[in-house]
Amino acid sequence: MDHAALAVLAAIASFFVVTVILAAIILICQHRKTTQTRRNNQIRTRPLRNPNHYPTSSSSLPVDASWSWDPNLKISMEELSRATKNFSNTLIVGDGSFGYVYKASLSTGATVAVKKLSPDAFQGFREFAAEMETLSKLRHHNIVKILGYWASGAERLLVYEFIEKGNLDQWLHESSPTSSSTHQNDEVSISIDFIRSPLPWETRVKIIRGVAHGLCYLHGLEKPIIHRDIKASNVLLDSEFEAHIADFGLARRMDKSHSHVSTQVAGTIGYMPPEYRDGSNVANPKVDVYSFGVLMIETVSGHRPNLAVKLEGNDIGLVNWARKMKERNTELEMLDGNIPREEGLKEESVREYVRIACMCTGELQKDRPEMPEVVKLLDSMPL
Ligand SMILES: Nc1ncnc2c1ncn2[C@@H]1O[C@H](COP(=O)(O)OP(=O)(O)OP(=O)(O)O)[C@@H](O)[C@H]1O
Repeated sequence: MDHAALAVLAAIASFFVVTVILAAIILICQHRKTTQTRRNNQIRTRPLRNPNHYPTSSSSLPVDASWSWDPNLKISMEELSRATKNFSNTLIVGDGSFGYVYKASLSTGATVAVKKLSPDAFQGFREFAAEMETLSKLRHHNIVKILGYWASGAERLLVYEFIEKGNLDQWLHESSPTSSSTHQNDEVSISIDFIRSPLPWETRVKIIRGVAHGLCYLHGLEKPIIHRDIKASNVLLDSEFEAHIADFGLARRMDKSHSHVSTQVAGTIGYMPPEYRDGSNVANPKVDVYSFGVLMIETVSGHRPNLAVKLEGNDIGLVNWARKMKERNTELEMLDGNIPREEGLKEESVREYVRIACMCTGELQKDRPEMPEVVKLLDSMPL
């Protein structure tokens, strides 16, 4: 082969090598771009996945300054990784604004729920501090128990007792006698190993009574705690359908000497009281009473609080609808069509329930009862 031919071959070979290198560079760049876009979407999808959720401002970050929590509650990352099979998607049981919740088995044999706050959820750090601080001191069978935590660098994990049957929102809005065992959201499948069939009337009342008892406990503490985010997805149900109030990320503790606490508006649209609409930035127990009343109406009717209900062809808010139905003595028409109609569903039971719900959702705070009175009324209502 002469020199000219060799030169041509060398040029072709160099051309191929350069092309391959260029192609590889382009592929790597594209991959990075896709990964970055996915990550950015994730940052955005967390808050957007719950567009009705109004968290508090993230202006201050009480992270490392407040690591004085009980060191006995600290659980190592190795243990949590092992217990969740390295945070396997197959063990995800919940998806909140600030991260996923996994079902996990600790080496002690205990089954627990592990909430892993997304490191990009700056706001989540505040929630973590608030939740840890508040929950670790509470003891009541209608309040979810916190068992431990892990915090290091940007990693924040909370460990709770595992509440088997998921949240009330799923039971109210994703039930059918043939419910499938997984629920697909935009990113993962959430596994459940039971069938959700529509809740009977007595079970709905039992759940509502449990929430009322839990709230009564919180408001009755020496320094009352206002939950500020009472809603169906924050009510977890155990195997006996006993309610456990969860998610204390927005909770505020009141000083004994004060009747309220000044804070940023927070909560979830549909459950927030009318005074927030008027610009009030104070929270007191009556805020929870209102959200609880909305939860009662949602539980009896199966209507989501943030969606309008049709009444005589007009769209009307859930609370106004309940009030109108009560005024017209048509409370029975409010009943969720999925409620199994066993013989003996007492009319007076539904009427009294709706009456209590309407009291709790009074427009003015002074018209709403306090939780001890609500508990008394609910415990003595006919079933
Ligand atoms: N202790 C637990 N046991 C079993 N499941 C749980 C537990 N804690 C949370 N979950 C599940 O994970 C879901 C997400 O919980 P999380 O508190 O993170 O968010 P959320 O309250 O549903 O949403 P948001 O953060 O928007 O208010 C819950 O709705 C519930 O289904």
